[in-house]
Amino acid sequence: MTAPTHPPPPGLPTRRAARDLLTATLEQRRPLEEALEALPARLDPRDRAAAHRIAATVLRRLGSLDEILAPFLRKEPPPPARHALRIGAAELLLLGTPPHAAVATAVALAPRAFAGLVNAVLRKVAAEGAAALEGLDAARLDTPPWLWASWHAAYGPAVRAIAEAHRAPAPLDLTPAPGASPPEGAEVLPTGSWRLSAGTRVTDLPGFAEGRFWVQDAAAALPALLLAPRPGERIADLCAAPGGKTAQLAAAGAEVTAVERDARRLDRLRENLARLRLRATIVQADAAAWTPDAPFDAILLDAPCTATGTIRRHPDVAHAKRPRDVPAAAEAQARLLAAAARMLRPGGRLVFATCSLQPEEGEAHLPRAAALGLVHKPFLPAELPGLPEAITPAGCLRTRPDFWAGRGGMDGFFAARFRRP
Ligand SMILES: C[S@@+](CC[C@H](N)C(=O)[O-])C[C@H]1O[C@@H](n2cnc3c(N)ncnc32)[C@H](O)[C@@H]1O
Repeated sequence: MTAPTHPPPPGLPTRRAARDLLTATLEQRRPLEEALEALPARLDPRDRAAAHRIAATVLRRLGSLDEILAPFLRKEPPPPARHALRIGAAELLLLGTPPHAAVATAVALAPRAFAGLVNAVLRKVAAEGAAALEGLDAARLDTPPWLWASWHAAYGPAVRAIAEAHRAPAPLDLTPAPGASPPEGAEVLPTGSWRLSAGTRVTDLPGFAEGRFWVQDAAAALPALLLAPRPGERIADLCAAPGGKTAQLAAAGAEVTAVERDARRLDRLRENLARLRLRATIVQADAAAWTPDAPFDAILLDAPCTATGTIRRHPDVAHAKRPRDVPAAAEAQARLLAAAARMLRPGGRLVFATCSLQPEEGEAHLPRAAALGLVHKPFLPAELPGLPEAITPAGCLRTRPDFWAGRGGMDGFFAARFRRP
């Protein structure tokens, strides 16, 4: 006699997609954004959004979820069963899914040999309920130990506030085109960005198709703001895609040359500029090896980095990066900084920026810039309305996810300004 077959519980495609996102990010160390693009095209947009929400919640609270599951597991289950348990626990404790649905879908998701285990463990987790989360040191559990140690060394006790800021999804921040008015419900931030609540769909906002704004974290908008582009200036935007900073420079009236190595990301930059009706000269090249026809008045170098300042928006980053990635990124940044210094006219200015919280990718570049003959021109707190805490005593920009905590935080960014004598 064959066992009776049950129809799959509703919502299984969403959980399968969430599991695929966890497999891609945690086992293959692929970026979550890339894994989302690789999900089957037939997946309903609502299922895709729900899978993203589930996977992002698991990635944000991975340490806490594993801590709660630990007492019920005598040995490590294989990854597909582990992911089913994490998804089930996240739904039970953090996402408000009714217990029977959370358990049934996680059981259906698990490899058959582990269905009984997943069922038994999640029933126990469901019985304990959200109380299971109480008393856990979530900030610490949900932060990989090497990142905690590095932020503690750099920022002292603020490491806890940084880690806590990573727990909630980030709001939607927009940079307005000149003269545009904010959509209903947007908060206008002191630095000029507009802020809408997390989960707002940018394409649904009036003015999107007309190019009245673009998506850009409030902190990511600061390096171009601090470069203070002027109409008619020749400015290079090195490492430019997807083009948030190119758009800021072009909207200010500068003659922008956007240099980017990655062809696919350049397509996104072109699409963004077309929607915004902005123009830039686009060059596909390795900025560390490229030579311009003539030197520039100003350069914005938004260098590739470990992106540990963007964990609120990209919770996969916390798990994808390794300590050895930091010196590798810093070395690539040093090469780009040296190339940028050669492209600058005498008297020209350069803003170097990274979206990393690691000082090796920020403050540590100051002596290198000096060795290249660049003169550090400190930022003044008055240049940054409403955010004086982001200017360090040395005159660098250093934003952190716990800044503007009551308003929804911001990405961690570093920037420094130099002048070529
Ligand atoms: C932090 S992102 C830039 C974000 C962009 N400035 C913006 O505001 O939208 C870094 C970019 O640098 C590009 N990149 C990395 N190494 C590069 C190189 N050697 N030359 C040119 N582009 C590079 C990456 O492909 C990526 O698009």
